[in-house]
This record gives sequence, C-alpha cells and structure tokens, in this order.
Amino acid sequence: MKNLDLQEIRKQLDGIDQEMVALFEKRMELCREVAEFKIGTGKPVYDGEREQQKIDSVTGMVEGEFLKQAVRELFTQMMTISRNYQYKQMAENGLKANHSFQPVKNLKLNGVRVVYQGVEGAYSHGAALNYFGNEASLYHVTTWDDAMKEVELGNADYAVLPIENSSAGAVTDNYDLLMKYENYIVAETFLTVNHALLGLPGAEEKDIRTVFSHPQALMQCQEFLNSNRSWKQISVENTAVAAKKVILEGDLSQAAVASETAGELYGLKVLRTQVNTNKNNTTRFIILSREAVYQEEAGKISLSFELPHKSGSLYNILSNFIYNGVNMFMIESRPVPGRNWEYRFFVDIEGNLSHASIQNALKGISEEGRNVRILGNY
Ligand SMILES: C=C(O[C@@H]1C=C(C(=O)O)C=C[C@H]1O)C(=O)O
Repeated sequence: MKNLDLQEIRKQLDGIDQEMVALFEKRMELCREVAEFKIGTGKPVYDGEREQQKIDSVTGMVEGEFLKQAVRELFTQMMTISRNYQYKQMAENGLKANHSFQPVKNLKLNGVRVVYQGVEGAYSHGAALNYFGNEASLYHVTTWDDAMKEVELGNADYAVLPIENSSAGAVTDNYDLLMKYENYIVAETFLTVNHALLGLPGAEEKDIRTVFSHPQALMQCQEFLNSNRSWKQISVENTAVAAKKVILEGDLSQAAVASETAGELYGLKVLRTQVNTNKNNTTRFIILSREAVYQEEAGKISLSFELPHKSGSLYNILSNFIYNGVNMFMIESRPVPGRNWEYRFFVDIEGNLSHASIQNALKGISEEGRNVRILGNY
C-alpha cells in the first residue's frame, strides 16, 4: 500500500519537474535575448541591483524562514547559471575578459639580471640558482619589498620570492607585495628546504642557549626547538643572516637554523641535520617580471579579487569556476587594508589565458568581484 503511495507522489513530482525544466528553458532563452541586448549596448552581464530586487520579490512570495531561504538559494543559483550562459555568449561574440597578457614561446633566460632577498646561501639564492642556473647574473637586496622595487624600476628582469611553504603555509607578506606592485608572476620553482642546526666549530648541542633564524624557519622546526625548552628562539632577517651572526659573534651558546650550504659558506659546524618537522619541507618560489607575458604552455593562473562582507559572496564568485569546469588549486585570504572584515582572495586555478573556459570564468569574476587582478599565468 505504502509503495503505491510513493509511486503516486513521485509521478506528481515528475510532472512538476517536467514543467520546471520547460520553464527553466524558457527563462534561459530570455536570458539569451538579454545577452544579445547587452552585447549590442555594451552593458555588463552582472546587474547586482536587479538581482537583489529579484531575490526580494521571490522571497516575498513564500511564507516562513525555511522556504524564504530555500527560494533565495534557488534563485541565486539560477541567476548565476544565467550569468554564465551570458558570459559564454559574449565570449562567442569575441567579447573576452580584458587582460593585457601576451603569449610567448619561452621566457628570456640568457644574460638576465635576477634579484633575490637575503644574502648568498639563503634559500632564495638556492631557488634563483634552481630556476636560472649560472647563465643569469644574480644579486641580492635586503627586503622582499626591495626585490619587487628592483623589478618595477627595471634594474632586474626578474625577482625570486618565496610564496608558500609546505609546512608553514603562505608567506603572507609577499601576497601583500603582489598587490603593492604591478609585477607579474611568470614562473614558479620548488626548493626542498632542509634546515640544520649550526654552531661554532667548537660548539656542542649541549652548549646552545639561543637559536637565530628567519621566523618561517623557526616555525618549520618547532617540534625540535620546543623540545629544548631552555633555548631562546630569536627571529632575524633570514637564515643566512642568522649563520653570519653566529660566526661573527663567536659565542659558543649561539646557534643558527639554516641550510647546510649556509653553514659551509660561513664556516659553521652542523650540530644536527634536518631539524625541520616535515622532512619533505618544500618552498614554492614565484618568479616575477614587470612584463605581462605568459608561456604558451602555461597551466596555472593566479588571480586576486576583493569581496564584500556578505553571506554567500565567495560561494557565488567561485561558481564562475564551477560552471566553466575550471579546477582550483589554492585559495588564500588577506584582510583588505582599511576595511574591517573585508577580504582579498588569492586564487590559483588550472588553465591558460587562451582557453575559452578560462576567459569565460575571468569575465564573470571581473564583473562580480572588486579590484580583480590577474597576477600571472605560468
Ligand atoms: C538576465 C539578466 O542578467 C543577469 C541575470 C539575472 C537573472 O538571471 O535574472 C539578473 C540580473 C543580471 O545579473 C538581466 O540583466 O536581466
């Protein structure tokens, strides 16, 4: 008996769904006409005011908080799909996302000038050597900000900056620098980072009282360092500066956390190898240029945008990726300076600026987000 009831209800549901699909099709057909109008008049696809009116009107048609919320979600989704349909038509009419990036076969690598932060023997130096080899002329500056400035001024062709570590996470200062300067990410390189505990040639581990290193490196070695409770951990500019400090000050109770290469360079003794917690500790470095170029084979795009402090704003903007079948690798957020509780998002997606699906997604993002910037395709 029950079974029959269920079948009967399902039959009615099927009937309603059929009507809904037919109405949805009609709605989409009208949206196609809206897109034609917009293509003709140069109006943007996204009209936030109209969408808000629509949500207010449809939620007003039902009673009770549960149904109001359900109708809100349903129409938000439908309008997102409708916008994506319109972006697709715009792309087919040659109205692409605006960007000034030029495709190149290969990046210029021979005889270029490359800047990194720190001193010789720092991990950034290793990353620069990793990517550019010995063909380039490498030099260093004191801060990451200076490295970005060198590229902007044209003193360097490229800068090498750490952006993410597999155990300590994002290098947030460098995300902020991506906003401060108009340099573009043109490549990335990965460096396995193994930290050693380095002391004076005459020192033993039991002599150590103070350990110097870069804050990120100290963080990556927390398990080992915290197991020696009496050790004072002191942050300095970078790991190589820490090594230099230990040798210059000549105090047996001082140690540095840095690479073994830095140890050799400054004449320090390895008291313990691999003191990093994660033995696969890897840092991702980005290569920046002032020229907006991308290699034809590039497969990753970094972009940033800001969103208002409003329920669903991130969810809605990310739908531009979902509906275009674009895969997202990473998302990171940073506060927007001067605007409490509003965030700037940094997103890495899979793809190339020449792909139609990417152009579609970027067109949507650039209409719906604030201060949208494509940081690079590499
Ligand atoms: C269809 C339009 O384009 C977009 C989609 C909307 C919708 O699906 O109802 C509403 C506003 C626009 O953001 C329109 O402008 O009317």
